[in-house]
Amino acid sequence: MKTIDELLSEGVAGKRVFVRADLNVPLDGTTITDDGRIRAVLPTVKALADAGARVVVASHLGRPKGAPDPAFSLAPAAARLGELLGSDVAFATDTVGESAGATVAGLADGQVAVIENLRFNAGETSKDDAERGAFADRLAALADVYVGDGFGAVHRKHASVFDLPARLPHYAGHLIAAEVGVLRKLTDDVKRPYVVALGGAKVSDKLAVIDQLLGKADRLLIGGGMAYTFLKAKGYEIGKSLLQEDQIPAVQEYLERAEKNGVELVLPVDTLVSGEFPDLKAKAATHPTTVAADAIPADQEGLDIGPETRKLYASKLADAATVFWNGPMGVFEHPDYAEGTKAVAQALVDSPGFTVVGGGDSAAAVRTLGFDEQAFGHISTGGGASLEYLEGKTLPGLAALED
Ligand SMILES: Nc1ncnc2c1ncn2[C@@H]1O[C@H](COP(=O)(O)OP(=O)(O)O)[C@@H](O)[C@H]1O
Ligand SMILES: O=C(OP(=O)(O)O)[C@H](O)COP(=O)(O)O
Repeated sequence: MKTIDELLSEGVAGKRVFVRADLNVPLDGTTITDDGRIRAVLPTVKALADAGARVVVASHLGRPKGAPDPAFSLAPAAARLGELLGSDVAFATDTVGESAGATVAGLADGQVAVIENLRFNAGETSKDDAERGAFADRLAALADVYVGDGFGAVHRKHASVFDLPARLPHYAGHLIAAEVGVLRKLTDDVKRPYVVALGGAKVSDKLAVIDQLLGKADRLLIGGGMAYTFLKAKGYEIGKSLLQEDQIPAVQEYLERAEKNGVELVLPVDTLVSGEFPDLKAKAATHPTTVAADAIPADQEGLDIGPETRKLYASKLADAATVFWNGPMGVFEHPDYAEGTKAVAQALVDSPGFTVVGGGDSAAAVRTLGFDEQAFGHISTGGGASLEYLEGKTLPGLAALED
C-alpha cells in the first residue's frame, strides 16, 4: 500500500487530490456535537494543502436514501473543517453536478473544498457494480489522485471507497495508516485475557461480527441495542426494545458455541426501561425504571444496562490485558441513559491493559461524557470498520488501496 508520504515526495502541487474522509459526525440539528472525525483527517488535508494540492474532501454523513436531504448536509462539517484549518474551505452543494465541477475548477493551489454528501447519490451505496462504477467515473472526473483516509467507512463496498481508487493513482492517508498500525496489534499478538465489549444501535452489522469474535476473544460483554436480541433468543420478553428478529437463530447458536468453547458471553442482568424513547434534544427527565433482564414489561423499551450490570461488566473488564469496545451501552445522548456507557468507559480508564475504543458514537460518547482521550490506548474513528478488521476480513476500502 502506498502512503501519502510517497505522494508528497512525488510532488502534488497543482494536482487535484480527492480525499475520501469519514466526516460522519454526530449532529444536533446543524450543530456538530463531537468533531473528532474531522480533527482525525486534518493531518492528511493539511499536509496536502501545504504541499500545494487542490484538495477535494468527500464523505458520507448518516444514511440518507440516495437523494439530497438537507438534514444530512455536509455543510456544517465543511464549515468546521475550515475553522480547524484556519482557512476558507469551499463547499459544493452537490456531489458530481455543476456546483462540484465549478467548485473544483475554481480551486487554487493549496485550497480545500468539500463536496456534498456522497450518499445523496444512489450510485454510492448501490449493490450493482455498474451503477457504482458509473458514479465512480463521475467522481474520478473531479480529481487526478485519490487518497483514502475515511477509516470509518473502509468496510463498505461503496463507490467512493472501493470503485474510485481503481480509477486513479491511489494512496493511504495518515489516519488509515495510523488506525491499521494500532489495530494490527490486536490481531498479530493479542495479550490475554482479551475482552470485547459490544453495544450500539447498528445491531445487524454488529451481531454478524460475533461469529468470528467467538474464536478470538476470551470474553464478550453485550450491551446497547443488540443485548435485547440476545435476551429474546433466551426466551425473555423484551417489550419494545430493539430487536433483530431474523438473527435470533444465529444468536442462539452463538450462545451454544460460546458455552461449548469456553468463551464467556456475558449478557445484562438488569436494564433501564421507559415507555418511550427519550427526546434527545430537550433532554427532559424521563424517570426510567430498573428491571431484571428477564422482566421487561411488554409496553417498555430497554435503553441502558442497569446498575447490577454496570458492576458486573466493570468486574469483567478489570483483569483484561486487552480490551476492545465498540458501541455505547445505552442511549448515552440522554443523561438518564448514560450511566452504563460511563461505567464501561471508566472501567477501560481503570484497566491496566491495552484499551481500544472504536466507533463514531463510542468515541464521541467518551469525549462528551468528559473522559480524557489520553486515558485510552487508542480511540479509533471506526466501529464497524475496526470490528471487521479484527475479524480478519479483507476490507474493501483497504484492499482498494493496495498497489
Ligand atoms: N438500548 C438501546 N436502544 C436504542 N439505541 C441504543 C441503545 N443503546 C445504544 N443505543 C444507541 O446506539 C447509538 C450508537 O450506535 P453505533 O452507531 O452502533 O455505535 P458506534 O458509532 O460507536 O459504532 C447511539 O446513538 C445510542 O443512542
Ligand atoms: O459511523 C460509521 O460507522 P460506526 O458507527 O461503525 O463507527 C461510519 O461513518 C460508517 O457509516 P455506516 O455504518 O452508515 O456505513
